[in-house]
Formats: sequence, structure tokens, C-alpha cells
Amino acid sequence: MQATAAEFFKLPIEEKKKYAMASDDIQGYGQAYVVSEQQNLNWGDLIYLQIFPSRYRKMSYWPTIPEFKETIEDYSSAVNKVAVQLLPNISVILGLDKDGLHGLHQEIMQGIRMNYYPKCCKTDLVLGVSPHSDQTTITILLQDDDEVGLQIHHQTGWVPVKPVPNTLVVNVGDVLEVWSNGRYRSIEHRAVTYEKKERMSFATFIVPDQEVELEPLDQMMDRHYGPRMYKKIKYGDFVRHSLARKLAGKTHTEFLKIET
Ligand SMILES: O=C(O)CCC(=O)C(=O)O
Ligand SMILES: [Fe+2]
Repeated sequence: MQATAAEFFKLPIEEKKKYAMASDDIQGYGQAYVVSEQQNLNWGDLIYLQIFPSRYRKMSYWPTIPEFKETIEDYSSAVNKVAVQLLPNISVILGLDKDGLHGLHQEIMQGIRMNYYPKCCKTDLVLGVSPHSDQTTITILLQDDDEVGLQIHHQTGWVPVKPVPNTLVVNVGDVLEVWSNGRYRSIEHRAVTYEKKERMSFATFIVPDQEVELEPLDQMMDRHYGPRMYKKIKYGDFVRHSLARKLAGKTHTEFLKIET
């Protein structure tokens, strides 16, 4: 997987641009969440591809590197198995039936964002990815074994997520925060840059269908869990709202909250 992605990222920029994200799309090569020419860009290259259901794939964005398609499909199928094992467990924690979360998604959508962070000589000035939470139910992340790039926000500071070899990191996203009425908060995270070495990471996003109406589950709003904290919003509208703004900590999640 890493080797195949590296093949893509080391292509000349003109080659990579053949897969450039259209301005009204989220799939393809480029940077999302860019809303102004004044904004500081992130020190990284990325390509985002929708994987499942396969009818949403836009093959014009898939690099035609040998083995690319097979490698992404094999990796994504393996990660999908992890996701469909995790969701029933999270469902039970939320007081739902085993199949509850699966049902709430209508259809489970899976996409992959491949990130490449080149070496950087101004690591104190630029970030690989600005602070944000993911607009997902969960994100399943594969990162390089030998570098600490990912950091999570905890209390007043940033805590590095030290890679454990052959291990995936699972992050809670905004969708789970809403369904759980804030009991499981989406994690604010960022990626830092390195001077000595490049880094890659692969984030698999597990999200509901665009048409799903997001709102806290009934059983997460009671005397024990407290009053309703989040508005009702169509998942697709939430994503469109987020894409029109730059990444800035948990501001996207704050938008979902009921104003008090
Ligand atoms: O590179 C990383 O470890 C984080 C990437 C990330 O947060 C993302 O792609 O959403
Ligand atoms: Fe992220």
C-alpha cells in the first residue's frame, strides 16, 4: 500500500494534476478546505477516493499506476472488515441493537484519503494538516511505523499518537458525536511536519449516506445523559457546510450544536 501510494506521490506535478479534484468535487488529487488565496496551505499532498459502494467511484480520479487499483481495493476491503466488526460493538455501547449503527447509515460509505507530507525545513511554521475533527462516524488510520506525525488535542495541549507497528488508529468523528449526544466526542487532531523524513498516512472515512438525517439518538438524551445538544441536519448538508470553510479545530462540530 505504502509503496503504491509513494509511486503516485513521486510523479511529476503535471502527471498528478491529471487527477486533480474539480472545484465542485471532493474526490481527486489536491487540497480540500481551501477557501481563500490568503489562507496558509498545509504542507502536504493528498488524494481522496470514494471506494464503497463501488457505484460512487469516479475512475477518472484513480491513478493508472500498475497495481494501484488492486492495492487500494485489497486494502480497503480489509479495512471494511475492521469497520463492520467495530460498528456492532459501538452500537451496543450506544444502547442500540448490534445492527443499529449499520442501519442508521442507510448504506455505509467508505472513502480513503492518502496523505503525503514531504520533508519540511520550516516545521515550526507549517503543519501537515491543520487542527480539525473528521466529519465521519469513525476514521481508521494507517500511519508510518517510525514517525510521530499525528497529534491529538487533549486538555490544553497536543499529545503525539506514537505509532504502534502493524496497528490501525481509530478516531471518533463528528457523526458519532451527534448520535451519542456528545458522550463520544470527535477528536481534534492535526499532523505536524518533519525536517528529516517524509511521511505518509492513509485515512479511511466511514460515513453515512448523504440523505441521512443526523440527530442525537433518543436513548442518549435522558436524565442520565442530559438534554439534547445537537440540531437535526442532513449529513450531506453538514459536509457541504464544512467544505465551504477552512479546517479550524472543532468549529465544524460546534456548528452542529444547539445554540444555548
Ligand atoms: O496524517 C495524519 O496522521 C492525519 C491525517 C488526517 O487527519 C486526515 O486525513 O483527516
Ligand atoms: Fe483527520
